[in-house]
Amino acid sequence: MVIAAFMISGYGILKGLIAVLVLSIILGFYDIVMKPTLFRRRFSKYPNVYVRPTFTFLVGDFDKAIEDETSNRIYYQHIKEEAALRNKYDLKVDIEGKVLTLSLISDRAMREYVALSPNKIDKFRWLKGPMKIEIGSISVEGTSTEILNRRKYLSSLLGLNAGSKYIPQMLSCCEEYVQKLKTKGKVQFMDEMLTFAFYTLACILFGSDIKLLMGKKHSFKNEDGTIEELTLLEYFCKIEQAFMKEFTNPITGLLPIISDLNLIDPFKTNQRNFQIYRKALNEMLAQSKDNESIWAQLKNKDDYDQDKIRCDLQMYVFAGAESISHNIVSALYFLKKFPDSYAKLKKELNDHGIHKGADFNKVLTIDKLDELEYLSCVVKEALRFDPPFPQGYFYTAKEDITLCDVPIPKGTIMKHDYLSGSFNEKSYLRPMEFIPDRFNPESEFYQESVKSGVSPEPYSKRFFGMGTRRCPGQSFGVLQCKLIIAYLVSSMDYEVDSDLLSNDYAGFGLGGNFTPYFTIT
Ligand code: HEM
Repeated sequence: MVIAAFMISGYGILKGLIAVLVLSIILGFYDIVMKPTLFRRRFSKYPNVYVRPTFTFLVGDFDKAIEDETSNRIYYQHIKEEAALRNKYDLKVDIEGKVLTLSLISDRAMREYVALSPNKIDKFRWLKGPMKIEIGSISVEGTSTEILNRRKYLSSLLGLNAGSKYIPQMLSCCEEYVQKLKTKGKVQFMDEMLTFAFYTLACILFGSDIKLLMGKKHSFKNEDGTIEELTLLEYFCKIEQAFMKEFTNPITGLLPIISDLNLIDPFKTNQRNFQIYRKALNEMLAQSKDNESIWAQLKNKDDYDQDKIRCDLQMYVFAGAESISHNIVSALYFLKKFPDSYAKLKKELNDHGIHKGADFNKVLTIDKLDELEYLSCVVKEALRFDPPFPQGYFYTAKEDITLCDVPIPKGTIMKHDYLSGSFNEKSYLRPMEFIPDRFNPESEFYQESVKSGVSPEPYSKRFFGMGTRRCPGQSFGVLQCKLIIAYLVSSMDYEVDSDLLSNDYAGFGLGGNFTPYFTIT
């Protein structure tokens, strides 16, 4: 009897397993084959939507990025090179793994997006890769009055005027850090700039009196299961890299539920580390007594919940450090690759009394920075040529809409393509060259561009995003980049590894895998 019952129930389980397997195959086939095919077909009928002629299931549009990386080029080199083709279109179908998106390519698409945002197109709340670090903060939430107020506070405290009061503090961090770099000699410059940017921003946002706490050690679990004790600066760098890797982990694109729920490693371990990192930041905030910090100024706002402020500050330090460090590395790299630009910047700095041994608190004030026209052009050209964020956050259509005469159903995921705008030949003369003077209306190159009928339309300058949710840290970010680049170029000498310098396809935007070694003296 028992054996018979067991066999019957065993048979039932087997039948159940077969049914689950068949269902999974059908769903998998629908997800991996049918959905992308239908998505491509839906949009390929519009002449202004670019749909690649060939398509490999699962890999989708990642193939070009993989080709770039395997030939030692930055993964978005193909987008720069395809810009002439892309700019004949307004939108592009982009399929990454199982994720179906429409990229907004043209200036017209960006302009129409701005008009439709945020009522009809808004942020898509998708906690993928580094966005998991931003959980609870404004950057991942849809637009509401509350979110707009939280953005407004940041802009008011770190706008150009309010933010400039932190210049002496930033200079003191620069001084400390450059001394350290000089003793190290050869350094992995991206990691150095990331930790430096984190350090500087954390002092401004959380309070300058928390410097000592940043040296406290916390347990970090590596991918292989080993545990290391790391200072918060080291922790930040590691956690950032781990979450960036999640972004390109095939499971994130193919089985999002596993990565969303952090069911297996590396997602599980990353969450464990993230909780420890978050706790450490909260401890620092609890001990900060600096009344000038952004935390001190925000925590008295009645309409701003303390937990939300903490999440926002943690996100600002992350978003800010990521973006400015990438811009600084790009600028310093391209200055060495194009020695005429380096010489021109050195001369401008020298002419303004900014050189080794100068009293930087006197020569690098906000007014003096404003006079440095060429420095400003270098920052802008580095942002154009090698943007820290080659593409933006994900957005979605909140209802059926029409963009550039193309009907787009509710729920379609969209993203902004910043690179196509930067390499558009109608906006930039000789776009594949690094020419800071293109941003200086008094320069010969600018005049030549105008004579050739080439001038950037506002929507092609999109390195900070566009519309209601554009970057609220833009003025402060630019101020930091200008100040730090001026300080580094004038107070230290550096050489870039020759292999990297001779590579014509290197880049340092987020997600890239170049490791820039610089020798500092
Ligand atoms: C060179 C420096 C920077 C660049 C290139 C940059 C670029 C960007 C871009 C492209 C976006 C996405 C915009 C969109 O979706 O339309 C963004 C969003 C954001 N950035 Fe920046 N950023 C920089 C510096 C900073 C700094 C220093 C901070 C803060 C201290 C900051 C805070 C933010 C925040 C909070 C968002 C999300 C805004 C929202 O969702 O409403 N950024 N940034």
